[in-house]
Amino acid sequence: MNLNHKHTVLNINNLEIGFFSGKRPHAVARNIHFDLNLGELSAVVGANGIGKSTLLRTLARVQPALSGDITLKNEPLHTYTGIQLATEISVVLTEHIPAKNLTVIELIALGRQPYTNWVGTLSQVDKQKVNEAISLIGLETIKHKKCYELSDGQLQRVMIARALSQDTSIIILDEPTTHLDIYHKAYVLNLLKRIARETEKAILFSTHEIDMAIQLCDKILVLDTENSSFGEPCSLIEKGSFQHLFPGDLVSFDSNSGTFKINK
Ligand SMILES: Nc1ncnc2c1ncn2[C@@H]1O[C@H](COP(=O)(O)OP(=O)(O)OP(=O)(O)O)[C@@H](O)[C@H]1O
Repeated sequence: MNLNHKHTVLNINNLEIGFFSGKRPHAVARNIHFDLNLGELSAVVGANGIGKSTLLRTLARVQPALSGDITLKNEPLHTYTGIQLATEISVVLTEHIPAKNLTVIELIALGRQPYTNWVGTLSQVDKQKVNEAISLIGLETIKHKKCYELSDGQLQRVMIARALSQDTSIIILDEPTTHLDIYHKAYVLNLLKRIARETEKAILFSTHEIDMAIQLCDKILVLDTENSSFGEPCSLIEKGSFQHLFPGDLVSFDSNSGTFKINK
């Protein structure tokens, strides 16, 4: 495989994702092709049940691919050890908060686990990475609060800070804006864009906020069972990639405004 683009960290080629029931593979989506580049924010969009979470779990190696190639920094994903992978890809599955009785700073410090010794003692570098994440996300005022005391929006930001402290080149987030009001959705997505730019990371997240993804993301993967498309939002709009995302009886995509409208 030739990764010509100097900033490409993850390359997905002819990927088929799905589940095994017994030994029989059950495909959810196939023919998936895309790249993630450093400094870019990318979104995965698609209808309910199309396979967004399945794709993100496959990229994070939480579940195996059915077929195809996932290449991380020019090496096949499956050749990485667990610890190596944890220093390259961090994953935020917001429905799964590890331990809400931890304080914010303790939860963020969990991101340093791949680097700490077996007793989990934090080095000066570990502490510095935790403090950098706290300041980048603006969590100074709540860093000693218990996680169960936080609002959903604050918790989302803490989980992003934990991923940041893990100091990986790739961050993957499954629906990081669920439960947030429109202001905080925009806040979190802007924050992710700023982190991707300022810390030169490749960030990929799944979302149902397609309008916002179109406005904010560098690239979008429109996931479909057979014919996914990937590219810059404006070129996807030109190609009509959003037109057939949903059945046309209730909503349709307005390519002039880049938004979905309810059919009246
Ligand atoms: N553990 C599992 N075993 C078998 N099939 C599963 C499993 N988890 C999910 N699926 C199926 O895989 C398909 C894709 O599910 P997935 O959760 O990836 O979709 P999604 O696009 O993230 O959906 P949503 O937008 O509703 O969150 C669905 O048909 C779902 O029923």
